[in-house]
Amino acid sequence: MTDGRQRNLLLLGFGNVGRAFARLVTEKRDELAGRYGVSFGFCGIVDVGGAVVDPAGNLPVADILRHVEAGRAPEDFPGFGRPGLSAPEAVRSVPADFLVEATPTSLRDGEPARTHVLDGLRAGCHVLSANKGPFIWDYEGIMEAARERGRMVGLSAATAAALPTLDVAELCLAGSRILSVEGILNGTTNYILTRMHQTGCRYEEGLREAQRLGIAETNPSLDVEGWDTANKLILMANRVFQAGLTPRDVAVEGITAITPDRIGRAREAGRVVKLIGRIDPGSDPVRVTVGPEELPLDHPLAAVNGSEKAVSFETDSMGRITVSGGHSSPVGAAAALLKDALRISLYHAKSFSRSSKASSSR
Ligand SMILES: NC(=O)C1=CN([C@@H]2O[C@H](COP(=O)(O)OP(=O)(O)OC[C@H]3O[C@@H](n4cnc5c(N)ncnc54)[C@H](OP(=O)(O)O)[C@@H]3O)[C@@H](O)[C@H]2O)C=CC1
Ligand SMILES: N[C@@H](CC=O)C(=O)O
Repeated sequence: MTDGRQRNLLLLGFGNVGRAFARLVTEKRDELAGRYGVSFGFCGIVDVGGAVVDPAGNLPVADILRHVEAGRAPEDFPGFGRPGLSAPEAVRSVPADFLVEATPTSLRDGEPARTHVLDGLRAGCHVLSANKGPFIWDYEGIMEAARERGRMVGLSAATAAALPTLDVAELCLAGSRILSVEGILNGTTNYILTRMHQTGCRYEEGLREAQRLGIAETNPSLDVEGWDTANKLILMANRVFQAGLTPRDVAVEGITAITPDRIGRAREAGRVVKLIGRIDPGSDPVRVTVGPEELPLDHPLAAVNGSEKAVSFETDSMGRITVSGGHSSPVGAAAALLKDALRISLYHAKSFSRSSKASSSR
């Protein structure tokens, strides 16, 4: 049961994922209201140059998307544009039910998104993040801030997005002991390796195609050097196994040294090269590794191709559970943000009574 009020979203980052999220929520607005009794509106959208703001949560998103897709900046949108309003200023001054973090992931220190997230929690927002940066560096600090204020943090979009990973580990495998996790968790590198395998092209060519699809990171070295995979595993290890890991604790090798020759030799031997991430929850401390591996063709991850991903859990009482699909895409990331927004709205409805002062009934 919800209280019938609209949930207002403050979106930070209006790139591939931010725009896909704004479009998805807007297109599904009536369907969501009908199916779940939950209605979402946008009270702010922020990028580097400024913002569009409507504290009542009724931003005309379809018009703003058309404006931006015509090559104009959101902050120049008539009536709602706020040139120069920064993300920290928006978080402090625009009341919202949800802060949605979709700015680029920083491997260096998670900033400025870490500050956005902490300030959002302090302002009473639930947080939905596609950005991994804050959580690889300060997972426990952020969760502590959320617990203190009774707020929730949705990380589906940051942990392989359309491919369910945390949901499987936390819900579907509840009561089982997870003995190991392995997966293909980065669509960009899987796309590149698949193209190299199929056409013999070099990795740079596959990367350009992945960038055209909008799935590569803003800084694509995060993908090809293995860090995007590692970051997803760090988040999973911290949430599911309370591992307390940061990027300093993991061993990471990417695919930049993989040549068409190496792919060809693997193919001739009946094997396929994949970028595999692993969590060993039984080691102390929990061990996370990422690196290219040659898999035999009957391995459960060998047939995961293109921008699709997969995660495989070995458990004590449910055997091996492998989930595959959920290809990387901005829409998939948007759908994962929406999934968390719905879940929090439905299962934590009482938490909105204090934070939705600015929300309007519809
Ligand atoms: N692309 C994908 O398929 C997926 C991406 N993700 C994650 O989602 C996040 C966004 O990715 P994506 O949309 O592809 O990236 P983009 O580079 O397409 O978009 C990033 C957006 O953030 C804005 N931005 C950058 N810095 C700031 C800031 N300090 N304050 C406000 N806005 C800022 C940029 O503005 P400007 O354009 O003006 O620079 C741009 O609008 C990343 O953290 C990524 O890891 C997660 C799942 C899938
Ligand atoms: N760059 C990532 C997308 C976000 O997580 C990928 O290629 O999977």
